[in-house]
Amino acid sequence: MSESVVSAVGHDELAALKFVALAGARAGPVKISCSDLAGRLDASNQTASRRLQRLEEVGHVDRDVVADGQWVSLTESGEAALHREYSHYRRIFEGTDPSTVELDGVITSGMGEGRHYISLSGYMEQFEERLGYEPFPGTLNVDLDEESVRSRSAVSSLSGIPIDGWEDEERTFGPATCYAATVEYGGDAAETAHIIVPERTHHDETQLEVIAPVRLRDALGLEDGDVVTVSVEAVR
Ligand SMILES: Cc1cc2nc3c(=O)[nH]c(=O)nc-3n(C[C@H](O)[C@H](O)[C@H](O)COP(=O)(O)O)c2cc1C
Ligand SMILES: Nc1ccn([C@@H]2O[C@H](COP(=O)(O)OP(=O)(O)O)[C@@H](O)[C@H]2O)c(=O)n1
Ligand SMILES: [Mg+2]
Repeated sequence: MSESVVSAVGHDELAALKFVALAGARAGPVKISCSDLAGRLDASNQTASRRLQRLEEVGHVDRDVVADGQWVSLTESGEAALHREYSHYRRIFEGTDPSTVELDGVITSGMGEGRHYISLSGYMEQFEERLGYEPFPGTLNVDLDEESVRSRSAVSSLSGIPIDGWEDEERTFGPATCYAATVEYGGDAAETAHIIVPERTHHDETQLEVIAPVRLRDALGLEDGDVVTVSVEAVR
């Protein structure tokens, strides 16, 4: 998905996307008739149909057109687009702290190396001393959406907690930086967590790694594919 895709859906398409989600398309395909959608959007049937087509083109919905309507389901990117709107309303009504950076992404499984690195005593002792807890052995990997990949650059301007590199008899281990964060999913939040940015990593800037004292998949009921919001804080 390129930047043009994100900006290519305007408010009209987002209104159609919201209608589709309200009809239940987050849980799976729902049957939508263009005349219902048209009525809701105060537009012609043709316009309503074009909006759905556009949403499919940018990958926000999957569609199966049948004789008397179409089955429409929300994709991960469609859910992320609505989630951004939701974050904006939260900022309006709940006054989210502007010194936080909100990042949205999808839970993924990685290479299973996070567990190894987090467990090493050279890191673990620093986590306990500087973060105030012993992290669950592993990193929760979040595949950021396009907009969040861009906003991620703001994280480096927040004040992070340095984790020093170290060495044993065999090799050196690189430094990392931690930033206090909250992980939100489906109305629940894990408030004690940090994103960790290792200097040496296999991941690029599209992957966020989160550590916490608890296994976040259990605490928040997370599975691969779920969309979460990670709010990274300036200081805690
Ligand atoms: C605290 C910490 C330190 C790391 N140090 C190194 C390192 O020294 N060299 C290296 O190749 N990768 C290092 N990594 C990165 C891992 O190799 C890997 O990119 C990633 O963290 C594990 O991701 P996974 O969740 O996909 O298993 C480190 C990761 C963490 C969390
Ligand atoms: N605080 C944490 C850290 C890791 N995890 C999960 O614990 C498992 C082990 O982490 P890992 O970094 O070794 O594995 P992958 O991220 O490579 O899949 C993964 O399933 C992570 O998603 C978690 O749920 N909560
Ligand atoms: Mg991981």
